[in-house]
Amino acid sequence: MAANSSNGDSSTSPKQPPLPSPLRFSKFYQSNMRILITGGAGFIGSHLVDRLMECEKNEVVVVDNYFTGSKDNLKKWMGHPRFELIRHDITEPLMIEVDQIYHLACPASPIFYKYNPVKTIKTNVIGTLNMLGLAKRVGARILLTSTSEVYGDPLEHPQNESYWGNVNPIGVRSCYDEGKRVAETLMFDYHRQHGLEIRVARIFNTYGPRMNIDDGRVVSNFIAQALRGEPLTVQSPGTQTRSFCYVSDLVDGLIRLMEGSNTGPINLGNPGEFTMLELAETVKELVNPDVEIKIVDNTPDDPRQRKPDITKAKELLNWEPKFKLQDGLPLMEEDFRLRLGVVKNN
Ligand SMILES: O=C(O)[C@H]1O[C@H](OP(=O)(O)OP(=O)(O)OC[C@H]2O[C@@H](n3ccc(=O)[nH]c3=O)[C@H](O)[C@@H]2O)[C@H](O)[C@@H](O)[C@@H]1O
Repeated sequence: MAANSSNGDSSTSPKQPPLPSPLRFSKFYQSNMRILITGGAGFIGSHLVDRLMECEKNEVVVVDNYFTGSKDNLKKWMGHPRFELIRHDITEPLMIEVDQIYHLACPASPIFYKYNPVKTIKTNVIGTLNMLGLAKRVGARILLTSTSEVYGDPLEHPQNESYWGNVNPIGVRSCYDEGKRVAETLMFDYHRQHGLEIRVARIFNTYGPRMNIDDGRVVSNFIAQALRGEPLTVQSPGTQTRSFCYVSDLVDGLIRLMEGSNTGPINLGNPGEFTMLELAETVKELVNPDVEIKIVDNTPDDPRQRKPDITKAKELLNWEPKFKLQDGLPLMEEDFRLRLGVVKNN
C-alpha cells in the first residue's frame, strides 16, 4: 500500500505538523456558527433557540436532560437540517465541536431546585466545569446564565453588579444561589488562567409563554390559579418585591452579551418593581376578577426585595427591556389559556 505522504512518512520526508481533524478542519471552510445551548429545551432556552435559528448561518445544538425542559418546546425545529437535540446530562462530560456555548442548564424554580439539592449543586459546579472544559478544548466562547439570586437577600437596593451579595451558605436555597456563585467563580478562573472568552449574565425574574404550568414560580402560579378559578397564593408577607422581565427582552440581552466584547457580569432584568400583592391584584384584574387572594406561608430565606440596576447593560450592550408587565402578562395568559384549554369569555 502506498505511504500517505500527507501524514508524513518519517523515513522519506521531514515531519509535517498534523492536520486538524476533519471536524475542526470543516470549521475553517464553513461560515456557519455552531452554537450549543445547554438547557435549550427549557423555558428561556427554547426562546433562545427560536431567536438563534432565525439566522441562517447558525447551527443550533441543544443538550437537555428534560428534568424541567420539554421536547414540546422545540417541536417546530425537529428535523430541521440546522438543528440537533441531544438527551444529555451536563454533569457528564460532552464531546462536541462548537463555536459558542450558551450554558443555561439548571432548574430555576425554587420548588424544582430544592427537590434534589445535591443534583442542583452538581449541575452548577460539575456541569459548569464540564462546559468550561469543552470550551477550552474547542476554543469556544461561553456564556453562563447566572442569576439575581447571587445577591441573596440584598442589603443594597437596587442591585448593581459590584454588590457582593448577602447569601446564606447553608440554607435550603444555597444549592442554587451558592451553586451559581461558584459557577461564576469558575468562569472567571478559566478566563484568567486559560484565557477563555467568557460572558456572565445575571438574570432577574423572567416570565412569558412556555413556562411550565406547574413551575411553582410566582407569575406562572398566579396565572394558572386565576385561570383555574383558584385563590392566588401570595406568600407572606406579600410586601416582598420582584422585577419581572419578559422573555423576549431577556433573550435579546443574552445575544447582545454573547456578541459583544464585555465579559460581564451584567444584570439582565426589568427594573419595574412590584410587591407580590400588587402582582396578584394585577393578575386578578387581567385574568379573573372573581378569584380571591390568599396569604399563605413563605419558604425560608426568601429575598425581601429585588430590582436590577441595568446601567451597565444600557451602556455596554445598548440594551433595555421593551415590555412592561402589563404588555407581557396578556401574552402569557394567552399561552396558558391554550395549554389549559380555558377559553376567554366575551
Ligand atoms: O423567576 C425567576 O427568574 C427566578 O425565580 C427564582 O427566584 P424567586 O424570585 O424566588 O422566584 P419565585 O419563586 O417566582 O418567587 C418570587 C416571589 O413570589 C413569592 N411567591 C411565589 C409563589 C407563589 O405562589 N406565591 C408567592 O407569593 C415568593 O415568596 C417570592 O417572594 C429563582 O431562584 C431565580 O433563580 C430565578 O431567576
